[in-house]
Amino acid sequence: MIEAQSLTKRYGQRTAVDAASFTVRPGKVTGLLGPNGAGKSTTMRMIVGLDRPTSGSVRVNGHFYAEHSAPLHEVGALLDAKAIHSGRSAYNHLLALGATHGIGAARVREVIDLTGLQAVAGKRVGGFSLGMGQRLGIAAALLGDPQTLILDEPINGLDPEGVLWVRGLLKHLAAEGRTILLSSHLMSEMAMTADHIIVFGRGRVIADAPVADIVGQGAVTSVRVSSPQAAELARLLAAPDVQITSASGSTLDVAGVSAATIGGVAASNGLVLHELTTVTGSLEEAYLRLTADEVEYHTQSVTPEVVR
Ligand SMILES: Nc1ncnc2c1ncn2[C@@H]1O[C@H](COP(=O)(O)OP(=O)(O)OP(=O)(O)O)[C@@H](O)[C@H]1O
Repeated sequence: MIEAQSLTKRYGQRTAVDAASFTVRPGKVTGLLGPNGAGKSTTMRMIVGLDRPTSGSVRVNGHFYAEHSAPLHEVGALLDAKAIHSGRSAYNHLLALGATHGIGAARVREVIDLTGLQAVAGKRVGGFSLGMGQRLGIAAALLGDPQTLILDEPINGLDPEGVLWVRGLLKHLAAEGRTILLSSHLMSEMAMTADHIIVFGRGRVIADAPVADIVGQGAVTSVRVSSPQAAELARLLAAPDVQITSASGSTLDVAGVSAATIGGVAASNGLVLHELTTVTGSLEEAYLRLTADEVEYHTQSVTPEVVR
């Protein structure tokens, strides 16, 4: 369990984290989302004692990080996989890390097997690819068999098999009753992995809810219909509370009426349908709506003039 109360971090004039209060509960995968610079990494660093809060507090398993006598057994963290530039082998790196906590070779071999690093365990860490570095960072986080795991962008640089593996691993660890907090900018992956989402915007918590609630909030459900007689179908469906936009000549996006009703109208008028799909909102759409006013670094839209 991670409990933050009015957690605040200022760097000079800059407020990176602004009175954030939230609880990350055991038995679930909780995703931390937010635009660049929203304060996610700073929050994670404060959780594991790498940064001191300017005010407020954060406890892990009921205690401040510094109060834990054997922190590797309490909380495992992957904060910056690229930070390891060691001449040591992966095996020796993990062994050295474990030595501070009396963790021996048997557990090191276990986490090497678990993270699929067997083939490269004897190789110099400095020469690792981004994906291998991520796996090693996850191995290090798991070394103390901790109750709580904090992973900043754990799938960054992983190949599809690696992404699938991380997803399965995190779900498995949560099912064992552990507390899992991860950040990622990949919304589709977050939607598949996380049970609960906390969204940061400019250092503040702007949403804290189950994934389904976040996706459901204000999500527009529409129906995509494709028909060679789309124009005629559009005329038949027209009503004050029905919005129809045409994606192409034969495709309609219809809001305000169910797929079943549209299918019924088409059938009773002898119209041919090639597609009839209910389109529900995605986490990405919900996230973009939530953070629309919170994004500090706006991108310029790419128009042909800009490209040229
Ligand atoms: N050591 C530091 N000194 C000064 N400012 C900092 C420091 N660390 C972070 N910041 C600032 O605090 C704010 C929050 O940064 P943070 O890295 O926590 O955001 P983030 O949500 O993790 O962003 P990203 O998605 O880009 O990783 C940013 O404006 C950043 O510039």
